[in-house]
Amino acid sequence: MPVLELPQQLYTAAGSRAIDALALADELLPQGTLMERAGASAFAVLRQEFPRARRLLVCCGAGNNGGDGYVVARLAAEAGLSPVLLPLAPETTLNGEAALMAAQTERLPRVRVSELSAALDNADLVVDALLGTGLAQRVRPETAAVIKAINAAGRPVLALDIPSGLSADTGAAQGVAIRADATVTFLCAKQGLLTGSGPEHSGRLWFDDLGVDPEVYAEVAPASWRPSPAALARWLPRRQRTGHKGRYGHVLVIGGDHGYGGAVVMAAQAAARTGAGLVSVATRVEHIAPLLARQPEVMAHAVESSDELAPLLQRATVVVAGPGLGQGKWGRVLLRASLAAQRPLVVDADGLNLLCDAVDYRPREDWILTPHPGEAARLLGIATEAVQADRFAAVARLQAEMGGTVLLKGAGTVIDSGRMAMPTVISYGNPGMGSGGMGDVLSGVIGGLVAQGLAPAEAAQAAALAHALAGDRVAALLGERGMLATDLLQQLPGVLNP
Ligand SMILES: NC(=O)C1=CN([C@@H]2O[C@H](COP(=O)(O)OP(=O)(O)OC[C@H]3O[C@@H](n4cnc5c(N)ncnc54)[C@H](O)[C@@H]3O)[C@@H](O)[C@H]2O)[C@@H](O)CC1
Ligand SMILES: [K+]
Repeated sequence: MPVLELPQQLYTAAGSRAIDALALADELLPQGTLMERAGASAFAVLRQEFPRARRLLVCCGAGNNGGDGYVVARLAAEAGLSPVLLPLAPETTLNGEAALMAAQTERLPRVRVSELSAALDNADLVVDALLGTGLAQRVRPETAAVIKAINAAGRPVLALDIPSGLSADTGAAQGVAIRADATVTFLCAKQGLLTGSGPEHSGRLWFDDLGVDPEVYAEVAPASWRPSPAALARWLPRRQRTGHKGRYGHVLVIGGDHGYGGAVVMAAQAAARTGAGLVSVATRVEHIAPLLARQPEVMAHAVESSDELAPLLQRATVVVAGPGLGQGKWGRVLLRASLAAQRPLVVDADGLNLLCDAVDYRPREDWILTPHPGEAARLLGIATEAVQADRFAAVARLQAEMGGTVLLKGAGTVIDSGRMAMPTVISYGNPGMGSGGMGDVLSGVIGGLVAQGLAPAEAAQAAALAHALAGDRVAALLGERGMLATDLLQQLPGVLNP
């Protein structure tokens, strides 16, 4: 039976092939065994996920992913279900193992692509075995047409290994990709399932290592990793019994130009809820009273000039610049002063926009940049779609050009610094978090963790994970729709005191 928990190590298609090759080099595991196990594992998931499905349309491509599909069809028939096969390629062109698996289904009914629409009407579940990790470049038109028809039919879909058309490397649809309700992935977790469009296309994820020897995995370096909630405990500093507020750092949040008062409130509250010893806000005078009314633990300062900001910077352990900062002169002056202050610096939102053209900077080690895809695109001078087409590449480029730690927001947040062994992907969080203020809370959490002594890269990873887990707690309590950024604040202490 497949194990539910995805491993923390994430691989690309090339890594998956390397694991596959090493497993096959082990004479105890011939290819047919792996394919048989993959099919059996997928069929077990099918029974669990779709217990009432009887009429299956199993769509098989020309490679080994198709081979897995033939196994599922055979097992379904043996179990008394009614599978119908849609072979995309003439079965005479299949290679070794896939051909063998197809031959074992010769008595099962088959339909042609021209009959797809009627076959979809008659199916209560589609098994997607069109393309797996062998997908190269954009999906070719004839396969794309099949994928589009399956997506348009609205039938439940179980994808084998990866939704066909999705890149295992980037999580971007290569032109078009299957939208599955569930995906069972084999041998290793592919990073593309967890970032970019991956979560949208994969549905509920299942994993099976097909019984491959754990030693095989030690020989193939993963491309990235996803921390489990247990990683938080390792990152978070122990709170000393004899500690006092001076020990846990002082976060200074800078922002809140005219009309943007809420962002600094949320960032400051988040820093406080993360366990910072002290939190100060430098903002426009009109935000002071509402801020104090909302969160009296925070110290609020009205600043108009860099001179007024200087003593606050002096006292800060870490600076969060950007929430509601605006892109006017006030924001420019305060951001320049923050850059000059020689303090670890979290730059978010308008802080990042100002770095695009209005404020000069040098690459630095001690900053954490937290762009969403649009802001990353602006910083890189490319289109947002180009960022999303390869989020790992975008983070690597931003990091190379700007230094420090880069955290690219959006489903499957990617984090990298020049010093990490590999990028980190956050595999928690939910679509309810796509609402105003979530980024402000995240920047406050990062600031709060740097204040408590975490190095920038660790703070960014731990904060992104804690933020996502807090969002999942809110979703469990309230549901995703209507979730507010401030709802996360209550959940942060629970997440951060594991
Ligand atoms: N080696 C093995 O025994 C195992 C393989 N496994 C399965 O095998 C898959 C990988 O198999 P393959 O390497 O044969 O590759 P795939 O089956 O993923 O795809 C290869 C086929 O897709 C076609 N193709 C490639 N790019 C295309 C494009 N842009 N548009 C349309 N068609 C395209 C190729 O012509 C080829 O026929 C895995 O995803 C997994 O499902 C699993 O069964 C585990 C064991
Ligand atoms: K597939």
